[in-house]
Amino acid sequence: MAANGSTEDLLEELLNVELELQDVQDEIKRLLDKQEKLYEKQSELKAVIESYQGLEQAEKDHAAPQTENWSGAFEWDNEADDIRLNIFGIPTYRANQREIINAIMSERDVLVIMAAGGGKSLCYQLPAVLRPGIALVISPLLSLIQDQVMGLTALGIPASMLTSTTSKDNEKFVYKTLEKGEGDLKILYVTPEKVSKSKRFVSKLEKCHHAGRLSLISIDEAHCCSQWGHDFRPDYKNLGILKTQFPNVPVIALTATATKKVQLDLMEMLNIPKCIKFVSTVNRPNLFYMVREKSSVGKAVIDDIADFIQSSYTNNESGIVYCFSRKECEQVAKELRERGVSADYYHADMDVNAREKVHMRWSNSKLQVIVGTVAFGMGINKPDVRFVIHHSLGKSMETYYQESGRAGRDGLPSECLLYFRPADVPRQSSMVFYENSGLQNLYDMVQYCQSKRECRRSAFFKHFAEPLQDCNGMCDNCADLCKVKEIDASGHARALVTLLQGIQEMDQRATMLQLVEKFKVKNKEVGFELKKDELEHLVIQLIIHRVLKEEFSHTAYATNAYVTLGPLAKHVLHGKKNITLEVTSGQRSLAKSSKRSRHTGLEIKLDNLRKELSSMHGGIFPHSILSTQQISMLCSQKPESTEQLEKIIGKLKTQKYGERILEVIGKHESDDEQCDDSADEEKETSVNRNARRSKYKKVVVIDESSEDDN
Ligand SMILES: Nc1ncnc2c1ncn2[C@@H]1O[C@H](COP(=O)(O)OP(=O)(O)OP(=O)(O)O)[C@@H](O)[C@H]1O
Ligand SMILES: [Mg+2]
Repeated sequence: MAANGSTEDLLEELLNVELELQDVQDEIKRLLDKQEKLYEKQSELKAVIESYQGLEQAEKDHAAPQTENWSGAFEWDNEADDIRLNIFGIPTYRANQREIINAIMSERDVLVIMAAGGGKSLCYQLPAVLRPGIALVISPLLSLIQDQVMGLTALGIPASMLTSTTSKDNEKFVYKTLEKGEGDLKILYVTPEKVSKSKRFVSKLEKCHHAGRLSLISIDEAHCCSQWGHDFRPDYKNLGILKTQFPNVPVIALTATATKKVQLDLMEMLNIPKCIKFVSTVNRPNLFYMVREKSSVGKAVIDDIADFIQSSYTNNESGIVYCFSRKECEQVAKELRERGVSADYYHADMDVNAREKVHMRWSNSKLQVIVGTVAFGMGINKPDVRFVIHHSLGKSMETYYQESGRAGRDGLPSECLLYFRPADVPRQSSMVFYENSGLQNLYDMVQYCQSKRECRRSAFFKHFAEPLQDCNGMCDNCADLCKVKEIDASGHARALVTLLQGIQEMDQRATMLQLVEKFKVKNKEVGFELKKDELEHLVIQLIIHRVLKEEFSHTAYATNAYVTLGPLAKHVLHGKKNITLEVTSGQRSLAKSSKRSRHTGLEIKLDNLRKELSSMHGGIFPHSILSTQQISMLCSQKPESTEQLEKIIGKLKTQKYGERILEVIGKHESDDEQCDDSADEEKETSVNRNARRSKYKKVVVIDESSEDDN
């Protein structure tokens, strides 16, 4: 070969070959990474296609009945309309309600997927009143059952329950009614355990059915049947026997969220393969979603939350604050109280009675804010929750959708605010990393929080695989509340990766915060201009994009999360991957975020009236007397006679409370001649403003019912 060439030439050639080999190896590594990703995607797609094919097949098998026109005319239309308005006090149907009622009335099995607060209860309660006999409702929680029975009783609909709290007398009455049909009962609520564990109950139910008196079976919160859902309850698994035992009784299964996989699972488990499916959008157009930068100073976060509540919700409107831990709940509740907010905590470590008491005070609007952990969950039935604040991010988009969705179930404008800081990510990740897809679910949530441009709503549509819909400016990013610029952070990312590489080569480890600290010290001379919190955001961004990754190690007391190099670190080092970071410049404009309108004087008077009537009528919730939506209709239409009032709230409520309502409206109108509404409103807001100022002097507020808690 090059016998005459110098050794130097040969060495140079060797070096070139080695460099080229290195490049080839990098390329192979890159292609292998790509191959791995494509395999992953391939198997994901196959799984989705399989589930779609299964569903299509199931739909094809029963294609004919699906084509029926459920919004057409039916013989029960007039009677149904009469019950809707005059008993339930509901002026018009919401999307899909009428169609669902018609399908049930036509004795079909029905599966209903409708967002929280969409109005699922009416879909089975109205046919239960309309059809002869008794409707059986399965519901997972005692508190939900109690709320529903109380609400129905207030409407004069004979409803009962069989639970651990039912008295012997009451139980006797129910059993006798089931068996002999003597008592007055239209709707019976039970927990799933009753069906799977009480032979006595099932035998009475059989007798009721045998006599042709079982009108329908409703399975509420039906996602509890499926192990793929988020609240699996083993006793729900046995509910399929209901369809086997009572094949001709229509079954209606209802839930707020169910993926295609869960839907299929439900149909199979409940034995309703031929059911008519009604799927409504997951969109909650009345909810305003926003994310705020969370200060690293704990007290500043509470100041911000207290200010948010006190500047927007001056009339004691209800809200929830979700916290990460039990200790944090107690602390946040205490600090909110010190700032003049009527707040108390709720978590799983409390004694059941204490927890129930807090829930009751809040449901009756005697307590404004519940500060809870995720334990404050499915049993919340309060329709007029005006704001849900997350003090820290949750573990997935699914749980955030559920929790934030407890706001605005009455359809009126409400706000969902989440406080995010990167340091909260390792707290969550060290809890969820062992769960199936736990980290990926968390990172989807983190992506939602980090994004300063993408519509918050579209993140939900993508998550639930639904076509995008217009947000109508109902999230901070669409409302363009703060100026955002995108900066090229590839240089910073490269330096971070190099630093971490050095740390790992020395067999050391770093948490996210340690890495950021080291980076700041090391790069001071270089003059990198990113602030500490921006660097933290960058580390999180790199984790989401797999340039870095989290690793976990256990001590006797905790699980620690460390940051290490991820599969795509080399791409950043070799300049093959650009990293951008969204940073805010300029202050967030708060004025624009105030979507809520101030209450008028009449609204406040009617709100006070419903509270007064609720305490007079022994424990009925104020919202069962008049919903917030009914109050705003009364304020805009200002009825003067019983006939006019009946058109808004129906005959039953008019009969019960009409006189007082007309009196309040009449008095307000005559007062108004001297002092118009807007002046009234101004007076109200200035009173609130003064109250707020004094609250900032850290007055400790004792809320209405704290006395009886002692
Ligand atoms: N057509 C309607 N018009 C006005 N209000 C309605 C209508 N239908 C239901 N509502 C009210 O909406 C609120 C929520 O209804 P409901 O409790 O049935 O919701 P849901 O779909 O069961 O929600 P969740 O999934 O949270 O249980 C209730 O206050 C109810 O009275
Ligand atoms: Mg419900």
